[in-house]
Amino acid sequence: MPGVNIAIIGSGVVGSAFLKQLANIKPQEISYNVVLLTTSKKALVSSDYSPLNISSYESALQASSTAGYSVDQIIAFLKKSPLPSIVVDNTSNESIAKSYPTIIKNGISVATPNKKAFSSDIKLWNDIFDVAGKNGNGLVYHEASVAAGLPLISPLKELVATGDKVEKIEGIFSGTLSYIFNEFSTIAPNDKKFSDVVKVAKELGYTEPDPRDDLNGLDVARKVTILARISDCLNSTLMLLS
Ligand SMILES: NC(=O)C1=CN([C@@H]2O[C@H](COP(=O)(O)OP(=O)(O)OC[C@H]3O[C@@H](n4cnc5c(N)ncnc54)[C@H](OP(=O)(O)O)[C@@H]3O)[C@@H](O)[C@H]2O)C=CC1
Ligand SMILES: N[C@@H](CC=O)C(=O)O
Repeated sequence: MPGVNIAIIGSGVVGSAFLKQLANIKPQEISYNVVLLTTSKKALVSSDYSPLNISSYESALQASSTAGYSVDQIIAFLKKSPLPSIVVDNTSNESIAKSYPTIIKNGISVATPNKKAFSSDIKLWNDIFDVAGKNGNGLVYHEASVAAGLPLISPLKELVATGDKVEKIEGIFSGTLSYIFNEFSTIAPNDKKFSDVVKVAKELGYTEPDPRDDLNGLDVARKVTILARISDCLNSTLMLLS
């Protein structure tokens, strides 16, 4: 059966949900084998590229004595993979995002919910999409970088590719801010503490790893920038970043 070897970076809110989905995936034409899982502290690595048992990854990670893998180590490991390989970056780390062009040029695909690579300097966007899918390079997918599990980026890309012109995009762009506003929008006055509401939003998995990115509007600005760039406004630059 054809297969793909996957290296996963991050097992937090999104990473753990992804691992759960992979563990429950129904048998299909392609087998998805997790051969590496790393956090910033620890890693699980299958040195012979046989699939790791991801149903028990939490205890295995805890017991692991292997230190977290850097991007360079991941590339070196996947370059020797007998099967095509993908890095799934479930962090919000900027330096990992900056390494996507290098990962892709090494023939390794990238799939990620990390918004940083697609909403920062337009040069990084160009560096990624100029190389992705060309000359044996890897591919790049970032569907979950806007609207999480909702399919939004692929349909938008298809609309633009087939000649539609995007005039306006409207939406509620922040789960965190929606949650906070709803908590305070009670008919009777309430005396909830703002900090407590934010804490619960984090516990529920709505916030960014650093909730200040939600509260200061940066997360919304990143999502709007990504959609604007896909909508053929390629020069959209996130002014809030400076
Ligand atoms: N939460 C959501 O609903 C959504 C989130 N996203 C995006 O998904 C990404 C992940 O978010 P979330 O899961 O909430 O974040 P979490 O903070 O829950 O998890 C981050 C994970 O990444 C690991 N990590 C961080 N830095 C590194 C590093 N340098 N090397 C290896 N591992 C690292 C952390 O490991 P350790 O603990 O060891 O540092 C942790 O396992 C973000 O980019 C976010 O914007 C996108 C759509 C929806
Ligand atoms: N922090 C985000 C979740 C992912 O994009 C939000 O609050 O909507």
